[in-house]
Amino acid sequence: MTSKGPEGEHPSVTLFRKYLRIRTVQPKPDYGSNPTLSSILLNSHMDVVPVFKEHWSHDPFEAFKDSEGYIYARGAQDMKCVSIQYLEAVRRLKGEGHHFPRTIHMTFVPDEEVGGHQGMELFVQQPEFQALRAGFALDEGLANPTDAFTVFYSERSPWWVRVTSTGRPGHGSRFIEDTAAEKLHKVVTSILTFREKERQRLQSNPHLKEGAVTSVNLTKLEGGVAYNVVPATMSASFDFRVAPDVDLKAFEEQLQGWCQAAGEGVTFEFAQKWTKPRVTPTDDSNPWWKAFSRACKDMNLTLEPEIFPAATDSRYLRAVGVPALGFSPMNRTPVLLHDHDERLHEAVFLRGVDIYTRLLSALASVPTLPGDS
Ligand code: MET
Ligand SMILES: [Zn+2]
Ligand SMILES: [Zn+2]
Repeated sequence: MTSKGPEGEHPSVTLFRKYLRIRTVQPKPDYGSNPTLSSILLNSHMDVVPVFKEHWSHDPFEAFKDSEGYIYARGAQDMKCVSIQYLEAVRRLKGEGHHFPRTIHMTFVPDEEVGGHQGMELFVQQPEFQALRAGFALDEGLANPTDAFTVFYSERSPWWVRVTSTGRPGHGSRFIEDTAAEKLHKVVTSILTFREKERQRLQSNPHLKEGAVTSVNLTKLEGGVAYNVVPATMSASFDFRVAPDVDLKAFEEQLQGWCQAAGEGVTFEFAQKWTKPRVTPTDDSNPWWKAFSRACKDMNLTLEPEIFPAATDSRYLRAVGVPALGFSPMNRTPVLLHDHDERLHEAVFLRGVDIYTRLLSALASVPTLPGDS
């Protein structure tokens, strides 16, 4: 026996009745959708970052829910919550029989956490991506500890730089001239001085948010073989996050300058180098922003537009001309992505489903735009 619907109705009958409610009446039939319009793309990545299990209160892959309703798991914020919220919002809209002019697509991509090179970077170049005809995309954002929700309209460019210094080797007891370590020390000092300048600039201006200045951290030091052997080569690795308003050519020249000033034999190479920062407009000239922000206003949500301090797959979408907003509907929630005890309260998660339901209705109903063929 086939299962019955909530009122004991056969599901085939429920579907039949839903179909009957679509007003496909001539001479102006409403077929419910317009596939010639560009679509809405809901993106999320499936991968998560590693854990230090010993620092977790609960197994990070058990999705333990405590008595207060907090769900502990790697990916609870970044970003498995969003993937399921998209699915649940779409399921709800379909269940309620809604039809929108624009198609909604969902992508679940791999490898975001290692740069997206085998994920979104590759996908946006494929004919399958073109076939989606995405006009606008939503992707991940960050939690906000206050009552407000943060929305990201741009992001900093990741530049992962390894500086290699070569110099004269020799016995560890001697005052050897021109060592790799001395020169590397100079570069490290130049870069950390720059870091401090940017840190002060952020700290002294309450209007500046983290994403608006350039950050850098020294993340790796390599080289050396023994206490008493001066090595011929040493390296330092840096994670730069370059603000979107920085002149990238001038910035690279600055890097070059710091290396040159340290002496002969100091070079640098990139492990990641993003050079196409883009900004999605957050004013009413952008119909997607207009729809997004109005829907939030209707729900009484306070939005805080910011530049994403790290990197997401949005950068690949924006770079191929798809405006994108980074939004993970988590307010009153500490930012715990990549942290120990990453967690999300179930009520915040469920409210996120409500929020997406309203947002998707608004976005998929944006009327025909000049770019729509
Ligand atoms: C530069 S690859 C991006 C990986 C990760 N999302 C980060 O921002 O660190
Ligand atoms: Zn993420
Ligand atoms: Zn992440």
